[in-house]
Amino acid sequence: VTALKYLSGFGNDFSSEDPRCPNSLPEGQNNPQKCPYGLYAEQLSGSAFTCPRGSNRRSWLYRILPSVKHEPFKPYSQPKSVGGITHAWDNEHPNPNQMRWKPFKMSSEKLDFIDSLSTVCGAGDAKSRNGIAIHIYCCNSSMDNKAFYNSDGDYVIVPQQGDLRIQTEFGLMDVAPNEICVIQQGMRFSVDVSGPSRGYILEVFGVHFQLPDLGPIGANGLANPRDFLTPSAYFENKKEPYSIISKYQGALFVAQQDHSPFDVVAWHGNYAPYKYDLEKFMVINAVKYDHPDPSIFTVLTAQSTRPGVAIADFVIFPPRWSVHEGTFRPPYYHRNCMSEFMGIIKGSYEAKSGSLPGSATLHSVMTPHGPDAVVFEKASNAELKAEFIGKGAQAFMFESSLSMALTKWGNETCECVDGDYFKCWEGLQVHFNGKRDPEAT
Ligand SMILES: O=C(O)Cc1cc(O)ccc1O
Ligand SMILES: [Fe+2]
Repeated sequence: VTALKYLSGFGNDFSSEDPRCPNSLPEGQNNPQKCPYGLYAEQLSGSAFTCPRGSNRRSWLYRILPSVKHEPFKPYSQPKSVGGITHAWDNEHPNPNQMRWKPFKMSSEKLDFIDSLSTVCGAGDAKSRNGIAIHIYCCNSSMDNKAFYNSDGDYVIVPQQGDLRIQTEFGLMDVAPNEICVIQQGMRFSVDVSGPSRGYILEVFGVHFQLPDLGPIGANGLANPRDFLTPSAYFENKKEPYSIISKYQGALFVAQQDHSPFDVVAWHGNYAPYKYDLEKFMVINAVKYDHPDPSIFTVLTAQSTRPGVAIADFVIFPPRWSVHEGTFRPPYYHRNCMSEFMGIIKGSYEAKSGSLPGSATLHSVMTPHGPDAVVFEKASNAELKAEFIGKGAQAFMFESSLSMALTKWGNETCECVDGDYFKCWEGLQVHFNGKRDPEAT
């Protein structure tokens, strides 16, 4: 399999058959007495049966064997050298400081995607289905006969380095840096890499991502629905030992089975993984004056039950023209009732001189942040001509209404914490002299 075929559209009700088995989807019903090709029917529910139509998510999978045929789950341990997946953020003493992590370190040890995952921060609880976690992967080898599924929530995977070939029950997806993918609760997947690979993961418990409303923007813009791509059915009929790893209530478990879980010959439904190329984002911005709030750059949002309040938003800072007049153009100084975790896929971020791909920052609830001293001086005195900013760059933000807390790894043991971060604001000067500057607006 080389050039992959995808189904286009966000949240559609898709139907897909592996072309090797034509007419493998049952006709007109979901559970015939005998399915075509002797397949088993299995429903994967991503929402309560009784959710209103608009938020109801489920797919029907027609597979060689149902997922239930496996040995019992046993605890699974990641290698000792890795921070590891944890929901134990409540064990650490709270830390309100501005945090910056130097680019997360690649390992010289052989690590696959799942073994390499470490949790930086999070909030809430998977058991009560309300919360969020942020993880980092730094891996260099493929998951061989090993599949993973997350019982706790949905993943937005943001590769920063290295192309991923992701095998899922729904088919194959190629995801490169500057693309993202979403793999929802319960979907089995396996990640192949072709070299050192690093990226960020946003996890939400109990809610799925949707496209933000557009309000007065109108019917088009931001991330357009047709640019979201879902894999098409692809099965393997492999009778080999397979490890199925599950993240369940924040802990990892493994169950053995004697066949590949990627045996779905056909499927239909609206609960399926998808990917999106950030390059396709239709950017809206100020064309006259002032710096708008970054919500104009929201790609995906996972909404809480409070109107307009997100459990998590995935926001990007795409390359764009900057044309606004009489304006301090970089991000404004800020204190926010939300938590802001940022990362850099490529290039640097406009508010921080010398920021590096693979690094990250966390500005917690009400913790002050904003442009560093160098950026402030430069932007305050720049000639405001039309300028294309962020060429070849892409930064992003996971913004959450939850007050995130650091894990032990995020707070100290990852060895990437930049203890000097606060110094980037030390050079900010007092410009006040009691007189109104005639040049000021
Ligand atoms: O803190 C940040 O850098 C993110 C951010 C960007 C922006 O353009 C406006 C507000 C904001 O919080
Ligand atoms: Fe901010």
